[in-house]
Amino acid sequence: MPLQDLSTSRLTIDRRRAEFADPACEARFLQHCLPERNAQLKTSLLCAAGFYVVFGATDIATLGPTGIAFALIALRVAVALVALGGYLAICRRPESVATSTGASSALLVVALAVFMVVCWYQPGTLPWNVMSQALIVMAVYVNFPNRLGYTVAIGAGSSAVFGAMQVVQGYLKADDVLTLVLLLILSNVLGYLAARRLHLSQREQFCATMLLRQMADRDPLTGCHNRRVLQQGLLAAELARARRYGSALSVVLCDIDHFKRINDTHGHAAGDQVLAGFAGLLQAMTRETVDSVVRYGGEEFLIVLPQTELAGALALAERIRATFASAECRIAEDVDVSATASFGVACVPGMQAAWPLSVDALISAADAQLYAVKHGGRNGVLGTFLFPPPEPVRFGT
Ligand SMILES: Nc1nc2c(ncn2[C@@H]2O[C@H](COP(=O)(O)OP(=O)(O)OP(=O)(O)O)[C@@H](O)[C@H]2O)c(=O)[nH]1
Repeated sequence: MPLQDLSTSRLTIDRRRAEFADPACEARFLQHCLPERNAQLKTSLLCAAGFYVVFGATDIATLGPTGIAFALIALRVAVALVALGGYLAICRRPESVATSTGASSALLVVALAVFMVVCWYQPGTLPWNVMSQALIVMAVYVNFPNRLGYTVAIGAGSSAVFGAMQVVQGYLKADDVLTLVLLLILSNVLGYLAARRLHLSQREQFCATMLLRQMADRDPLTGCHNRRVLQQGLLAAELARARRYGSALSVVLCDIDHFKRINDTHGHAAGDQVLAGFAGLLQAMTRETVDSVVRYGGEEFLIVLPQTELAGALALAERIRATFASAECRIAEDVDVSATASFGVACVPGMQAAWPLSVDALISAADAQLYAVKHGGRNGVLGTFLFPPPEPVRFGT
């Protein structure tokens, strides 16, 4: 879903999960903040790799140069390799949310499993282990971007395993067990609150950005793109795409007939309702994520139809014309207004890179057709090719 098509009305945050309620919005949000999230994750992965290996020195210091100490160091190196593998995967697929989430989750699961093994073989350093577990839990919540649900599962799950391990090893007195449990709960609660706040504020910021973008790009009355979007290159981009792939491109310029009369007879507010109704029809009858409807002027709209031949664009314009002409717009109780509209279509069939075509030329051609319809009595559709299809190349005589 392109960012400009993300309606702000769909951006409801489920505060319990700290995610957007609509999965499509959540997916778009994650894609939007992936570069920032990957930058943070890459730093965290490198730190994790470095610290895990460096802390191998404590294994030697505690256990001496024994087989177990070297086995623990080997496990630490394995964690570093998983972290570096995740780092490389993110560098290779920087656009993949799944890769980012996978790298984060894989490292945390492996690192915490190895940490449990290290703690198991070094029960004498319990206070340090508890402190390390609390720090790791904070890092899980704050430094490794992930879904809040996964983070809670990893943080709370590892704390439960760590606590159970200490009880099984039997080095703790009853009051120490209580302190340990409370410390683990505290680190998880603090981490959870920080992570939840971060998740929510990132999404709130995304909503504000989308709202600003919508206000800048959309016409408030009809919800269509405004002229600014056109000037920023919406049609120019479609022309470039058509040129690159040699595909057809059509535009339809349409205008409500005698709209001034509606305003004069029923008032400006009623005119607004007819305008919004017409725009709604244009948006409903075109392809949601492919075509674009632009409010080009007061009661004039431009429809951009990528990969559409003239016959298809004419058929669409005729369908819209007939539907609008037969529809009635309710402007007040028991007051319906009907209107018609005129359509001018211009098409560039299977575009050739050499054709010197501009946005202005395409719109002018559609405008000329619209002008012809208006002068021919209105409520009609006319279209033209901007360039005739090239002559087939003949070989031999
Ligand atoms: N209600 C309302 N009216 C608007 C809006 N924008 C432009 N108009 C009015 O639309 C009318 C357009 O009138 P004209 O350009 O004469 O066109 P027309 O009456 O539709 O006549 P033809 O296009 O020749 O069929 C003007 O009266 C504008 O004031 C708007 O946002 N809301």
